[in-house]
Amino acid sequence: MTSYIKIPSHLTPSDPQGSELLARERSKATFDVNELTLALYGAEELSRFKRILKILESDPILDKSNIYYMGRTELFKYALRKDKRIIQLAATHKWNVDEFKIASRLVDMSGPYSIHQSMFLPTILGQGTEEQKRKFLNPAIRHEIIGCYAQTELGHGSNVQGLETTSTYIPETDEFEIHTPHLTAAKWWAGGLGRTANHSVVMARLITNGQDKGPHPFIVQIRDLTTHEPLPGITIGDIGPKFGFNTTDNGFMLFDHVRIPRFNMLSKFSQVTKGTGEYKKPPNEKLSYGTMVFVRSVIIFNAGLALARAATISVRYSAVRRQFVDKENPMILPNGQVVETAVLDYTMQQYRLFPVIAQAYAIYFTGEIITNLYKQYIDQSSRGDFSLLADLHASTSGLKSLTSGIAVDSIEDCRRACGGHGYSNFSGFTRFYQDYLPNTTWEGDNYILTQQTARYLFKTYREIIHSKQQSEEFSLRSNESPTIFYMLRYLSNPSQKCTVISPSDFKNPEVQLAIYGYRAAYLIARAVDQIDNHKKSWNSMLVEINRISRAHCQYILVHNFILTLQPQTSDSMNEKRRILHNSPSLKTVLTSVCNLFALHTMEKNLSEFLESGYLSPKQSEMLRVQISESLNEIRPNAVALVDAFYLPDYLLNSALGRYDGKVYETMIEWASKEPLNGITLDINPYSEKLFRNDVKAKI
Ligand SMILES: CCCCC/C=C\C/C=C\C/C=C\CCC(=O)SCCNC(=O)CCNC(=O)[C@H](O)C(C)(C)COP(=O)(O)OP(=O)(O)OC[C@H]1O[C@@H](n2cnc3c(N)ncnc32)[C@H](O)[C@@H]1OP(=O)(O)O
Ligand SMILES: Cc1cc2nc3c(=O)[nH]c(=O)nc-3n(C[C@H](O)[C@H](O)[C@H](O)COP(=O)(O)OP(=O)(O)OC[C@H]3O[C@@H](n4cnc5c(N)ncnc54)[C@H](O)[C@@H]3O)c2cc1C
Repeated sequence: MTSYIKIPSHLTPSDPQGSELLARERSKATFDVNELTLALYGAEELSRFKRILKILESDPILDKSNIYYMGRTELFKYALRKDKRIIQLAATHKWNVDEFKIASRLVDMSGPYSIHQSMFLPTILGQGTEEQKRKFLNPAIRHEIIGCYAQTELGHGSNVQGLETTSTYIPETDEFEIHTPHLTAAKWWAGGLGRTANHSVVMARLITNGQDKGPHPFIVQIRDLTTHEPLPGITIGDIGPKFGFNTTDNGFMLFDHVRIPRFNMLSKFSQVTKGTGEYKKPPNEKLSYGTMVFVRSVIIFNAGLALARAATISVRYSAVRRQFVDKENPMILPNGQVVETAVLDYTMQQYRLFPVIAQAYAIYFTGEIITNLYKQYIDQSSRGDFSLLADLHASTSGLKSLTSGIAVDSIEDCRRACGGHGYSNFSGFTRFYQDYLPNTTWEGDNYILTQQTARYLFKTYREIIHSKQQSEEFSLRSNESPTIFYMLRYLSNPSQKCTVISPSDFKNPEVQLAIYGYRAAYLIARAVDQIDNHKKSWNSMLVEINRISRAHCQYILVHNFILTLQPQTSDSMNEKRRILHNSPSLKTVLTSVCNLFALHTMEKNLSEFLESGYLSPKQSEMLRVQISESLNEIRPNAVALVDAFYLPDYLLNSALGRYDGKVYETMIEWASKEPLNGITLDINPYSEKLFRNDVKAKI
């Protein structure tokens, strides 16, 4: 990478150096960072991660040093080149799907092939018959065909039932005819569609024998495999510049009576019979929405990673950044010199940043649990058992909404906590934040999805209150279902009160769960009463409904964190949990983190805990005292806790969050490479020339 300005090499940052400050922080940790990293990744995944990182870091095509200076077209070309490179490396090194995912995560840039991997392949895998997999999945895995997922339309996204594109069965030729009846039916937003994909999953209304059977997935070839031009009857383009995600070519597409073979309707769950056009219903109406459930589960896990990344940059930088001298507690070097205080030592900074560390851990653990639940569902559904689907859909909907919302807010909080430098691209926040943002919208707008969760909760609550005779059955189910557990507990005494009498009582996990459970059940009971007995409309309840989903999902996050830290029978413990449970120091530090997550989240939503009368104003004061205590507990471990995420500099690409703390050296070095510095302007306002030269002599 070219430098345009020569920076005097004798200058170094004033003492103490960033590396020294981070080393001091690391020496204060009360636990072994490597051990926590192992407990998060597991030995096998960690060694794969390191092996793949080494390959990527040394590959010139995947070098990231230039990307902060690129415009959209240049960035897009870079993204296409790196997508191709990862596929080539995967072939060379024989990476499996998990290794491919690790590489994509580390390279960290959405690209023209991203949706091929994240949605096209999973849709065929989940919805295709064995024959269809042979025809489409195998070549797609080999990248002989590249696909996208075209569901959303110009006029409809959230309302899948409202999609307008039609796929009409033509018995005479045994084909479907895909058609765009109105402008609002134009497919819009599909990633990779704009310039790249030659195939698409198209969600279209299945019409057979004059009957509309609602949206179903079809595989449509959209571009010629030789010329790469759109096929006859299909109009395609890129939708233009976006808020972020500009390294992916999101596209639009119009169909003019395009014919595809009947075979191309993904038919694992529902089918149309040759000739008669008879429709065979799926065993569950919503199985064609399966890809969304899968991607929502991935979004939950990814939210934890995004939070870990934001926390890593801002916590490390806050340990290096120094402002003012805290006169009551000055920072003194070993040589006795008083220096400015690291901003991490200001309690306000701790209150802003440590909860983000806690959110990252909380969501990481729930992400793992949801991933396992999804695997369990896939396993059971392969045997025709879809009983987990409703629960999985409700939890993934609410948790996708809550966790991606937390991540977006916290990335921005972390960016701001880096002061002015947080606004520079060199912070590593700009594209990271912009590209993360659509997680709150895609795969279901976050407000829409909470309705799905609340609906499920209301149903469960109604079942409990209307089936008193079955209370024994529910008691049994409450051992497995935390939702039923908190509802039954509430119903056993709706006017119960919180038992906290001193701040440290808030550290008791039983107390935390009782508080969260009561608040969720209280809100649900009140809403069900409003709807069932006071005939309130669904629309009039939407604000409450959003609150309820959030309350329930916060309960789930706290519950799962506590569960992760509780001793489990050794046979049910996997390797990662075993590491955690065999280390008292890890358990101690993670317990502080868990407490901070539970209590800080409670404080942020305090009005809901108070209005039920379960928590008193006096107790809320104690809560604040305990939060302050938790922040103090975490302070010596703050840097070590983010180090344990093991997010390499290659991924962070941040001058502020570097592992070695060389913030200032990197800022000035990267600034010297700004291409604008290579241009001498012609500033005479009456001259038409803009530059005196194109590029200054390179240094
Ligand atoms: C390999 C690496 C992977 C990496 C992936 C990583 C990150 C992400 C990467 C990529 C993402 C990139 C791009 C994004 C792509 C997209 O955005 S694709 C488009 C996504 N679109 C949506 O998500 C649309 C959102 N809308 C909906 O899902 C539905 O319209 C709705 C809001 C759920 C409402 O549906 P509707 O059919 O009207 O149903 P209704 O509310 O009436 O409910 C009827 C019953 O059906 C149940 N249900 C609804 N959805 C599902 C589902 N998905 N699964 C199971 N069940 C479902 C619902 O609960 C109702 O049940 P009842 O028992 O009747 O109560
Ligand atoms: C970067 C990006 C990539 C994408 N990639 C793809 C892709 O590859 N394939 C694909 O098919 N789609 C893709 N999408 C589309 C995405 O899935 C939709 O934008 C998303 O589902 C939201 O739908 P919408 O745009 O119709 O929003 P709308 O539903 O129009 O939402 C507008 C507003 O109305 C509110 N609202 C709507 N209905 C209700 C209601 N019933 N109750 C209360 N409030 C309501 C919403 O909360 C929101 O605030 C992508 C989107 C983005 C931003």
